[in-house]
Amino acid sequence: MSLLELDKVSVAYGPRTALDAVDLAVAEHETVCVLGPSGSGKSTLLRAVAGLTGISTGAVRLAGRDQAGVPAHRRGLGLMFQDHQLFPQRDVGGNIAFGLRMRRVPRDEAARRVAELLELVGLPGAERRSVAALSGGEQQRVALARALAPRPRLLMLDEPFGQLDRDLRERLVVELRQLFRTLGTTVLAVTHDQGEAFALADRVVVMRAGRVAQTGTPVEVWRRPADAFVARFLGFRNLAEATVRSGGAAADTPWGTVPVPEGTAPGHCLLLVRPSGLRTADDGLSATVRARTFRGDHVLLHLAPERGPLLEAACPLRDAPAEGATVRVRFDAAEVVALPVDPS
Ligand SMILES: Nc1ncnc2c1ncn2[C@@H]1O[C@H](COP(=O)(O)OP(=O)(O)OP(=O)(O)O)[C@@H](O)[C@H]1O
Repeated sequence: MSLLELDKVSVAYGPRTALDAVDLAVAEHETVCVLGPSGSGKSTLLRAVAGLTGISTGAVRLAGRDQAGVPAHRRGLGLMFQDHQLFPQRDVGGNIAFGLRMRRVPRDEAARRVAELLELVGLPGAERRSVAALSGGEQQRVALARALAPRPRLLMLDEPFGQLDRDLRERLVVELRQLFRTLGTTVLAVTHDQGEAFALADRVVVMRAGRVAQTGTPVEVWRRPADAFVARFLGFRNLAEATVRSGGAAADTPWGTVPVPEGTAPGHCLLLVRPSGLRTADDGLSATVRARTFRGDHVLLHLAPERGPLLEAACPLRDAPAEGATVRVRFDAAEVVALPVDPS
């Protein structure tokens, strides 16, 4: 059974609909990340689940129980929100024990739990340290320990790594994923960073203007974005309207004929070509290298083709042509996806 269920939940701020009939289910022990651009309703969704924002229609159920009328502090949730900063006047231990004290957990039991959590989040023995003297990453760990302390049935994270630099973020995401697996924690997290969501989540939910645009495992969403919006949000730029020929092995596109995977449904579509689906070759579409972006193990080429919109191509570092060079590129059908044409 799902631990959390949202059934056609809508939230309006005056005339503005921030959530529009959202359905969502989170299974026990599952980590779900809600992704989406700014203003798409991610935080509103978390706040509605937490009981911090009233819902206009629909139902939020936790373990099958409708939460209508249940105040936030009785929902059994752990919250790690951007606006829930640590208490600067309390030390690390005092911050983590806060929720336990509210629940009248005996002092020695609370101390044991604090020590155990500090161990878990990689800050053993930090009880007496002042939170003001901690680095950003350490503060984030303390905030996480504080949210986990009362053993919430659902942990909710809002932009958990917002202020941290990329390197630290990447490390924390890996650690958290392991931690949640070990503890069997059920997690609903919100982020606008797709890399973070894909690394942390069992399932991602992409939001667009208060609605769910797509739900799936990171691999499913990455391999097959539901539409142009999701594709663009994931950073794909090689998109063009096209017509898949009957027989389904090639499409007519502004770039010319492009091979598509066998069995692609014929007809009008939006064609997505992943950057890895373009190879420099001896023949094929002619294009000028406008710019090159260094991506560590490869170079992203920004190409102006002889016809059709600009293209991005991933190219191994050692083979990368120079800026201004004219190259020829071929398309790899395995990296081409036909998406439905966006009605908007
Ligand atoms: N308290 C509020 N009063 C009025 N409108 C609000 C309020 N909070 C959010 N909104 C509006 O509701 C919509 C959804 O906002 P929300 O904060 O949920 O988006 P978000 O996806 O979390 O954005 P961000 O990534 O910028 O935090 C936005 O249009 C926002 O302007």
